[in-house]
Amino acid sequence: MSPLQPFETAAVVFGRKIIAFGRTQIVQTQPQDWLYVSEGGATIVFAYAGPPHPEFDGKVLRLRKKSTIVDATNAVKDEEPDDAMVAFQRRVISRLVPSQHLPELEFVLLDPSWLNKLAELREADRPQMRRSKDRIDSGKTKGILSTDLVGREGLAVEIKPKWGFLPCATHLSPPTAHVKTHTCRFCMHTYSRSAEKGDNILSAYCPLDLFSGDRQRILNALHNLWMAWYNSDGSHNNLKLFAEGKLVKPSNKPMMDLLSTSLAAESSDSASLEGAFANAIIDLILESPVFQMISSLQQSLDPLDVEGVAKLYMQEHQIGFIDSKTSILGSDVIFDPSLGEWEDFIDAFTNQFPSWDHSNPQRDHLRHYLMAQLLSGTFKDCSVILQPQIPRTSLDFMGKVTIIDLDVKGMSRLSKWQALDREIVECYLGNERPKQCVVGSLE
Ligand SMILES: O=P(O)(O)O[C@@H]1[C@@H](OP(=O)(O)O)[C@H](OP(=O)(O)O)[C@H](O)[C@H](OP(=O)(O)O)[C@H]1OP(=O)(O)O
Ligand SMILES: Nc1ncnc2c1ncn2[C@@H]1O[C@H](COP(=O)(O)OP(=O)(O)OP(=O)(O)O)[C@@H](O)[C@H]1O
Repeated sequence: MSPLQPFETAAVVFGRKIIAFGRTQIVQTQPQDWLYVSEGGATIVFAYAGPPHPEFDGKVLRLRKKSTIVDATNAVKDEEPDDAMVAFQRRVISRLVPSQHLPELEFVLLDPSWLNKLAELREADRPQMRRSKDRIDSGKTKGILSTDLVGREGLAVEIKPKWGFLPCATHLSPPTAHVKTHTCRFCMHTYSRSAEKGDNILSAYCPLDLFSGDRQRILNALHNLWMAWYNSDGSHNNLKLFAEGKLVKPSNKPMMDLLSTSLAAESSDSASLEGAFANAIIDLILESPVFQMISSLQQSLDPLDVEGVAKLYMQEHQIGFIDSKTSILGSDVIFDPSLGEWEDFIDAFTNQFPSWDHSNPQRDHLRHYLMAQLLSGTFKDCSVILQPQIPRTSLDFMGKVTIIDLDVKGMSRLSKWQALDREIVECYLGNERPKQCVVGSLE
């Protein structure tokens, strides 16, 4: 079942004609008016570049993808009706994140033949790695129109920062407590990916550096993000660079020249570009409240760690011993919250939740702890788009910082996260030279 049910039914289909009762329809534009921007695991994004139009100017279209590989593990990806996603941002996320750091979202009615035409036109612009796995889901009736945050001029930098804190040891099991309180989840995950899947372009990026609030450490994080981006030819998902609205690939010389112009760099060799890149965004990162906001929401919504949440679940359901390979969380019996329940949760989170004794969680608070874990997961997986002002013409305005991909996660994620946590930690315990990740001191 979907985590959120659609709350508005806007379209009635009579044959091929859609009557939309005042709703925006994508067929008001031509598929060729939309240019490929980028994509993630679940969605693909196009920017409007057609004739002036009040509904579409300055907007991107975010569409769901569907897997072309028959694989049951993909089922969790196809879970949210898009109008409900818009409502989730308006009614839940916006109570935690100020609107100046969120894109505007609204839904748009789609059309299958229009989507197939767009897919055909833009397929060649997609990375081969993504093309082999999925395509635009032309069966969807709604997509999302959102503020275009990469635009068609200048530079935009997208960072997917991931987990910005170390868990507290209280609810961790003895074998995991030491490692999880010393090495951050991202660094352990990087290690386990490399050990298990042979990912040979290791990233030295540590989110705790980026979130530290310390100039030198942030510069170090930017250096490591840049190196992973450069060495993987832009395929690592923690950093994306857009020059004049186009995604830059390090191996593409004309694009690197464009990047050099957008950065006002001295030349387009890698060292000059890296220096100009760090220079362009370091003050914006330091001055903006966004990174601090993300890490503190991630942490305050996850006071028990997935291990503590699982223990509480077992107590509440009077489950005794289970073997270490079984994921107790996220079974089908945990139903997904409705939008109303999410709103009630935010009331509780902003009022009582901080004063609960998280070292002795109460069983009747289980549902709130499960929801908090989900919402923390949203902030652990979001991305940030920075649009620095280059050259800096105003002393008051350094640029814009916006958080994207704040999608709701469903309860079925919990078992995935519990299993992944165990897998990552077990693998990391085999590392003879474990890293010591250091939490910053912004607070
Ligand atoms: O579990 P993680 O930490 O690997 O995060 C997944 C991301 O992998 P990453 O580690 O960033 O490469 C993953 O990113 P990619 O698709 O690999 O770019 C997704 O963001 C996934 O969320 P969803 O299934 O699209 O809702 C993310 O899954 P959730 O953790 O949100 O379930
Ligand atoms: N408002 C926007 N303006 C410009 N580009 C955007 C916007 N929203 C998303 N994008 C681009 O589209 C990409 C995919 O969007 P998004 O991260 O929301 O997808 P996703 O499939 O949920 O990703 P993930 O797999 O990381 O969860 C982003 O990484 C970004 O490059």
